[in-house]
Amino acid sequence: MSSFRLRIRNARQLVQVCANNEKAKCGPAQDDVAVIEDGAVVVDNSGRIVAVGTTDVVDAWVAAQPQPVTFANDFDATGRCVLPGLVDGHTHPVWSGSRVDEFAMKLAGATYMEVHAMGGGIGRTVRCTKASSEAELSELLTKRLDRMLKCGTTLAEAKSGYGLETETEIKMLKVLHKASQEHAIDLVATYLGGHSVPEGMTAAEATVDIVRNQIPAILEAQKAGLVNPEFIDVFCEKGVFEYEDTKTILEAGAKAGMKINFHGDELNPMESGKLCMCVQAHAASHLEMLDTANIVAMKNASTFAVLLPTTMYILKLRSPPARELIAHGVPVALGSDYNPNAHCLSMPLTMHMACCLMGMTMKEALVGATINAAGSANRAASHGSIEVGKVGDLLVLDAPQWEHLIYEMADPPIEHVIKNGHFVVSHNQKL
Ligand SMILES: N=CN[C@@H](CCC(=O)O)C(=O)O
Ligand SMILES: [Zn+2]
Repeated sequence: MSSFRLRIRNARQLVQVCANNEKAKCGPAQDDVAVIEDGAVVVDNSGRIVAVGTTDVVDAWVAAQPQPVTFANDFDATGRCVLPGLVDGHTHPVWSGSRVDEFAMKLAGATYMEVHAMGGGIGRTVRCTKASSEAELSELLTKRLDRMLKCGTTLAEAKSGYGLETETEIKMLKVLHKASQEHAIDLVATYLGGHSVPEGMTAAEATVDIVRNQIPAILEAQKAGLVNPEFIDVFCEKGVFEYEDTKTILEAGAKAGMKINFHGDELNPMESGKLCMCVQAHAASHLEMLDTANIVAMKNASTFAVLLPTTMYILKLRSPPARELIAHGVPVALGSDYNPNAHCLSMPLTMHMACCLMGMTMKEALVGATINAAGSANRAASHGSIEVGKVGDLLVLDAPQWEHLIYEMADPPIEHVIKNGHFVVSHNQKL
């Protein structure tokens, strides 16, 4: 007898996104998603996809198994759509305190940097986060991850960055490491000690502290199995860490074995494309102010662009050049940028905003929130599409075509969220 964890049959549309193991979709391919009409999929007991195709093809695969077959869960998706679990390419989910009053200040006309200069912004969240215990931060994080999961996210990149000194940065990375082992959502941790210049320090002094103290201490904690940051990040911005300091920090992180994924060109042009080339960045986020020369440089550096529509919306920034990035063949990923400034955990809403505010098509947005976001977090081999060998992370949509996931913006018709073949969220209970 062969037993499998899950079979889904008769899906009106099964949206694979990729059908040829692409590690990213760029240029015209970003506007193309693989869809199987009347689709089916089988997930084995290790949580991996072992068969996908039309229902007929998967039925034949089942019939060809040498032993009689059983399924712990055999789901009939008639009239429904099945998609890959969503991937959030950029989040800041570990923090305490509240900045709801700053939203009112911004509505009244204050800019992001003005709020920061008045003692709010990142500095305020740093003060609260330092004062919180690991247990408090874990509890807050778990609630946020639960909400993300309900919105369909099954993999998220997740940053530290509200410590800005060794002890609190390690505390945040520990909280992320624990959640990555305990929560259903898969996390890829990023060390962001260079998120802001700590009170009482210059950027140059903070750069020295990161390179000489924070990174070596994080490496020690990593060797002890307490933390596992795979990426290093810096907020490269005028008045924060500028080009040279950013480069110094990123290079030190790379030397310590971390891949590079930095915040660039959000409020001012910072030559982020040139920096991507220089440090061989894996990904760069925001990019609202990026010009053509820097787009070409990003393409030449094979760097993922991670665009964050919620932030441009809240801060009323100009749109990053999504169309030009795609036209130049840069793989565009999307992130919710969940943080106390942009309080959005939802990738369906993020995709909707990418379409309406950045001029992306729904297919480009879905690719941005699946395979390209997985690629930006170095998880394209395991996440971001429904293909044999990948994790059985799936969404079941109670809708006749997949585009309803984006079209229905704030309340998309996600009926089930499936992680590694297990049903982890079901929205179909009667009220
Ligand atoms: N721009 C820098 N960092 C975050 C905001 C963090 C905060 O305001 O707490 C971002 O990506 O939007
Ligand atoms: Zn960010």
